[in-house]
Amino acid sequence: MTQASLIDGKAFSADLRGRIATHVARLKEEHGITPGLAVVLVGEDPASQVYVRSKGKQTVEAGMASFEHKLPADTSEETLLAKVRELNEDPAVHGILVQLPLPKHLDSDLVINSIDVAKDVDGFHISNVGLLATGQKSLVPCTPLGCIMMLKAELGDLSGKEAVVIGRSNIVGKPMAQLLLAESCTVTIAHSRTADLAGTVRRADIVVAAVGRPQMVPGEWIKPGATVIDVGINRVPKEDGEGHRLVGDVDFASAKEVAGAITPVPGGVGPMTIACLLSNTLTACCRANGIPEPEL
Ligand SMILES: NC(=O)C1=CN([C@@H]2O[C@H](COP(=O)(O)OP(=O)(O)OC[C@H]3O[C@@H](n4cnc5c(N)ncnc54)[C@H](OP(=O)(O)O)[C@@H]3O)[C@@H](O)[C@H]2O)C=CC1
Ligand SMILES: Nc1nc(=O)c2c([nH]1)NC[C@@H]1CN(c3ccc(C(=O)N[C@@H](CCC(=O)O)C(=O)O)cc3)C=[N+]21
Repeated sequence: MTQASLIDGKAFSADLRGRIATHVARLKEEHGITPGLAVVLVGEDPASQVYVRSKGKQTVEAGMASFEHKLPADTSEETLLAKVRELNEDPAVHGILVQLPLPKHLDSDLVINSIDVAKDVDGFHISNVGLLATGQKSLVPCTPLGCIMMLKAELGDLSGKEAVVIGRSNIVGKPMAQLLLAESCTVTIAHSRTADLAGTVRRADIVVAAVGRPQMVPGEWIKPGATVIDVGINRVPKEDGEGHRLVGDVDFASAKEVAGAITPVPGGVGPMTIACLLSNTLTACCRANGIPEPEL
């Protein structure tokens, strides 16, 4: 069996960010507008801090304005909602992202739904969810958007393919399934109550794993030649006991012996997520100013 080809999310995202930067420069030149992204982080989760820093850096590298708002872990719901309201009203801000998960005392549905739909670059607002589900123009969640872009680049037309999404979260699994359905795949959503997960995954031409369980999908579940998209980001202790390393939800070593193509972790879906966040911010900025959206 030949080895799977690697879907290089790092290279793909660098390319996409380059195209975004070109459009951002043109927006500035021709319209005097700079797209702005505001990220709100509540609390001090170290993984979230790393992620927010990397987003801010890439936002600035693309020529956009980055606004970071760090609030203490004990921030009240009222204060957070006031912050979102302030960003909703700020004309320099075209995209707003509230980093999830929020501390337990905060109602994340309430907070997300208080974001201006037109600035909801995560695509998590109920209105954007409904627009996506009904096939109308919306802002599409970044992680699934990045996955679809890589799938189309790898496979071309996705219509008629059997796709299995493992995981049914609002931020990955459900919107992923909607996008695959919109591409005319035959979609199955598996989750923790799925009776025969191995048998379900074995049918799939496209497997998207978004579970949060390190290396839970073994190569023996993969149909030979299938395309495997690994969304999982799991921090596990290194074999030598020193520090941590990142692994996906798929057992990469065995899956790459069977799959046709596979995304690595790190360097797969993660970098594409951030590039799509920048793309959504550019889209939101163009829509806010009545400027045609670029084809990216
Ligand atoms: N690369 C990126 O950009 C991003 C990566 N992630 C990563 O993706 C992974 C998933 O994230 P997220 O969707 O937020 O996670 P959630 O914890 O919200 O959802 C996990 C899903 O997996 C299902 N599940 C759990 N155990 C099993 C099992 N044994 N068999 C089948 N299904 C199972 C759950 O089922 P049930 O509903 O029945 O409980 C649930 O639907 C995580 O590793 C996360 O870090 C997340 C966002 C972005
Ligand atoms: N409102 C909100 N929107 C999100 O999109 C969101 C969120 N909250 N909360 C957390 C998850 C997780 N997520 C990641 C994005 C990029 C990488 C990423 O770039 N990963 C690198 C590695 C980074 C590292 O080394 O730690 C990679 O896979 O190569 C990871 C994880 C977005 N999320």
